[in-house]
Amino acid sequence: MLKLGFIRSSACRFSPSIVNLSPYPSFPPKQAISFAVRSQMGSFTTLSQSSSRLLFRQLFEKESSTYTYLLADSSHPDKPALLIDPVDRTVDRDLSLVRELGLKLIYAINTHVHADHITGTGLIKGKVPGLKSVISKASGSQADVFVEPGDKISFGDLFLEVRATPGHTVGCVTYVTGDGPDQPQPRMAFTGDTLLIRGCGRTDFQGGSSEQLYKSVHSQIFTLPKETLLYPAHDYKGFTVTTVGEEMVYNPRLTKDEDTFRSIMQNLNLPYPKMIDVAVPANLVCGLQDSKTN
Ligand SMILES: N[C@@H](CCC(=O)N[C@@H](CSS)C(=O)NCC(=O)O)C(=O)O
Repeated sequence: MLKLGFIRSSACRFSPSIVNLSPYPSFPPKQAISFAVRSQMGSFTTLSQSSSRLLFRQLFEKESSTYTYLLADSSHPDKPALLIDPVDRTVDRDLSLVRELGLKLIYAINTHVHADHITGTGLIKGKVPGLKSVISKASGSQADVFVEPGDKISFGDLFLEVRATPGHTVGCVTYVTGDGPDQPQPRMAFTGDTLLIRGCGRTDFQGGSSEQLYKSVHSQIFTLPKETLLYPAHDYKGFTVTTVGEEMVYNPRLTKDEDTFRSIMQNLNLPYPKMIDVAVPANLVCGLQDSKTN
């Protein structure tokens, strides 16, 4: 299904066609195990992933209420793994879990340049030889690999698709698990700060735009199957996961028409994140402001 590919250097531009970023050869496909997801009026099923090969962990950093996600292909002999949105404070916890589970961490990926905490990507690169940092080209940040909409990030026989979802920042992307017979069902989307559970990212700094965010969610997230599991980069109320179907009905901002949405976003009156002046410059260089090894 996937073309064999190669790791491109940070100077390279990705073609918009299928790109396999995996350093591993293809593995014979297994039969997919899919579960029926029943959804009745007002009732939404949030099954955990049902792929026999996906190992998935949702990890929490409590100071910034950030979720980091660990995904691995547990059926591949090397158990290749990636982390989405690691935080500097919890790098040791995350790497010790990776070791305990016998995984080979190959990518540290960010959904965007965070404003409220420092990414763990740079620290992880210093501790895991060969690991590549990944972020969108549109983010303007440094990394080993720059992705663009439509690119695929492979780990073993699993992959994530890149969808551009600007609005919270210009470079925000959502990573969506693959659409294929051996990929997790239901699909899973890692929305960063674009879509939060019953909310969305603010749009009042870093090139944010409520018009863009509204369009991103409606064209790139709400068009996914309704049972798609949505995993945000933050939650401030104790929620962990939602679905497309649930947010299309209950999201108090994104269910409104665009004018009402714009007005809601203009009147959020949120204080700036406490760490913004430190976090943004650091995250533009992979979280390592004083190092050339980012
Ligand atoms: N109080 C926190 C920052 C809270 C905040 O602004 N969260 C952002 C995502 S992190 S930049 C956001 O978009 N929130 C939307 C919302 O409706 O809460 C801090 O000082 O770090």
